[in-house]
Amino acid sequence: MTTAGTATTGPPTDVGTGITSPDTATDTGGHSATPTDADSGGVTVWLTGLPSAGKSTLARELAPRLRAAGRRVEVLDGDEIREFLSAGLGFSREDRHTNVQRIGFVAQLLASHGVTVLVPVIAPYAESREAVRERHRAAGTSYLEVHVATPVEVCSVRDVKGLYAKQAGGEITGLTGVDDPYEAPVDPDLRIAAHEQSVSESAAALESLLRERGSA
Ligand SMILES: Nc1ncnc2c1ncn2[C@@H]1O[C@H](COP(=O)(O)OS(=O)(=O)O)[C@@H](OP(=O)(O)O)[C@H]1O
Ligand SMILES: Nc1ncnc2c1ncn2[C@@H]1O[C@H](COP(=O)(O)OP(=O)(O)O)[C@@H](O)[C@H]1O
Repeated sequence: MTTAGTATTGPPTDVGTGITSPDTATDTGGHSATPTDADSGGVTVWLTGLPSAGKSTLARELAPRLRAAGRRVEVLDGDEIREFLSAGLGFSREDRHTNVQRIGFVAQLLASHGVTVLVPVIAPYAESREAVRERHRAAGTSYLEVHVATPVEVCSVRDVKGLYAKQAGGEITGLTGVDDPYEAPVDPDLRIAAHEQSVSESAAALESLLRERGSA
């Protein structure tokens, strides 16, 4: 197992599942390096995690770094996708699954043409994420699952969009990680304790994994 980054506190605990993640700020999982789309060099990097975990921030930090290294990069951000490709979908289990499958479809297409596709989307259900991984595997397209593992206690203080406050105030229900499920990845390709290191350190860890897998 490869590790990267720095940890300043003890092991983070994945919210809502009781699963304890490794004791470093970043931890690569046991998935084999299978860049079978080697000709194109494309890859999908799915950044899963709670609202305000830092998924979009990490994608925005990483994208220009990869472009500077000569990669073609697209970011499929959850909010934008929900405005267009997934307009009309809500946050039921079924709608979230549909949303994630649509994004997985587009990501795989782009990655199969050599694009590095960064996907900062919650994707709370393991089954949905597995289906996306399987789509990539079947097509021979590289895929990495990255868990942005900021705990709910930190996310709810950040509360970028005020959703945690709204849930606490009874204005909304079904908020991921609070009163809606978040099934944390058991064996992601990389787990980033984004609350224990800087954005730049998180991006560097991910960039180094991509390089290791031949995708950066
Ligand atoms: N109920 C509820 N639960 C979770 N998230 C909510 C909810 N309502 C709105 N939002 C906001 O929707 C943003 C996009 O969600 P996603 O498409 O990433 O979610 S999902 O994968 O389909 O579950 C997501 O963006 P991020 O905060 O960037 O993760 C949320 O801010
Ligand atoms: N180490 C860190 N990594 C990522 N984001 C951080 C970090 N420290 C603070 N933040 C802040 O946390 C917030 C995360 O928001 P965002 O990236 O939109 O989360 P998400 O896309 O997961 O909902 C941003 O305001 C970001 O500046």
